[in-house]
Amino acid sequence: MHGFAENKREAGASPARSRHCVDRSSPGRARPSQTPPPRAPSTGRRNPGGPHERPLRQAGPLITPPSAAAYASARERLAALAKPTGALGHLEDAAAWVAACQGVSPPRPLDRVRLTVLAGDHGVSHAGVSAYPREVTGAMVAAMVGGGSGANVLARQHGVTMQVLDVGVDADLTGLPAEVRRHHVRRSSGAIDREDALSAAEVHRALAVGAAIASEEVAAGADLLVLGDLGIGNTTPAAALVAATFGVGADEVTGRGTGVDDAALARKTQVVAAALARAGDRTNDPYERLAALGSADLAAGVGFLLGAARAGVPVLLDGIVTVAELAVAADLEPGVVAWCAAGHRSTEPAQQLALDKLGLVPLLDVGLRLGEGTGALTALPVLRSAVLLLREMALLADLAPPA
Ligand SMILES: O=C(O)c1ccc[n+]([C@@H]2O[C@H](COP(=O)([O-])O)[C@@H](O)[C@H]2O)c1
Ligand SMILES: Cc1cc2nc[nH]c2cc1C
Repeated sequence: MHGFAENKREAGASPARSRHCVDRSSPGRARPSQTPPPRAPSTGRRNPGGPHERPLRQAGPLITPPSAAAYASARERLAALAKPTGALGHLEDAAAWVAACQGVSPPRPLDRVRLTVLAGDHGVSHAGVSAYPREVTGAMVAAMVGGGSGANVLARQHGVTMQVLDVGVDADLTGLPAEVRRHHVRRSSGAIDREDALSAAEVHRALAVGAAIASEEVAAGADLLVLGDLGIGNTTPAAALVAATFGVGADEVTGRGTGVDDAALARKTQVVAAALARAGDRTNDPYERLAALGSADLAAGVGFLLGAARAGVPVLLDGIVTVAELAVAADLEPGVVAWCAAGHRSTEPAQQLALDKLGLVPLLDVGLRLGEGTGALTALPVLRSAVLLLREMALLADLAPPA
């Protein structure tokens, strides 16, 4: 049931008359049920533990899987709709995923959708790894507050409530509304090829900040959360985190980000390789991985995903940064993956690799590489359509013969 990858499950299912299913094992929330839910994918990492306090992991698994009963009921209804078996393709997987997350089939429409963009700067942006200067990050935060970013346009179009938060921006943003800065952790993060991105305490603070943001979003009322990112240089730590999580080399994960030329791509690959070499075996531990290779905004993204999954609210992912965050979150709590779906396939190789490893199939592949949540928002109408089709299509068995 992770993402939309589970469409093979229905092969050969008979188009039986579909029933309405509400999984009542917990009011309003998905719970485990008689059908064992599919196992969350393994990232193949060890979690050896370490010296730090581990508030987000110590209590054991806190994430309840989406409802297997609602999932099975949605699959049964999809098979019974007035269409050839499987004719809705990945929309069937998407609709069944939403049903499982809501614990009800057919699921409610995705009316209340909220986007959070986590912004931060990165020490490596001084190393020539981006096509744009660091100053763009703060300027784009201001543009988002003013409503002029790509994400603002799509959020308005699709009726999505949106916020941008400065988690680690290296700019004076005191001219912006205080709420934008209320979750600030630090100004920029360390240059990962030469130093740690974060201290151990900052990792835990950023994880807690992300979880608190998710709690706020859930409390505001959300059928679906969308996570986005903003920050010059952030594709470098994201690539490093993916490489360290899945044990692959810098050349397999490093991409052109904002559009760097061949020389900068070679430099960026070297930066990722140097960061991985510097961090060494420490990266076996996800907390140490975030400290060595991450950033305040990326760690907050990890905390956000864990917080949403613990609250039983599904998340639509965006590009390389949010998928890298999920890769690390899955090492902390594997059950988080089942609450996430991939909005689109980014041009970044690290995102594609991580999606494959996590077993997620993106809804769209349209060459987007903007971040900000724009890939997820572009995919949102497709996800909403999937839900409406499951809710409103007639059943094959109910079709009346022509008069
Ligand atoms: O979402 C993606 O997959 C994506 C791919 C390339 C670039 N970006 C955005 O571009 C910025 C990072 O690119 P770079 O080259 O500065 O590392 C950051 O603001 C991201 O949101 C985003
Ligand atoms: C202008 C600009 C806008 C962005 N939005 C997200 N990443 C970005 C990077 C740049 C350079």
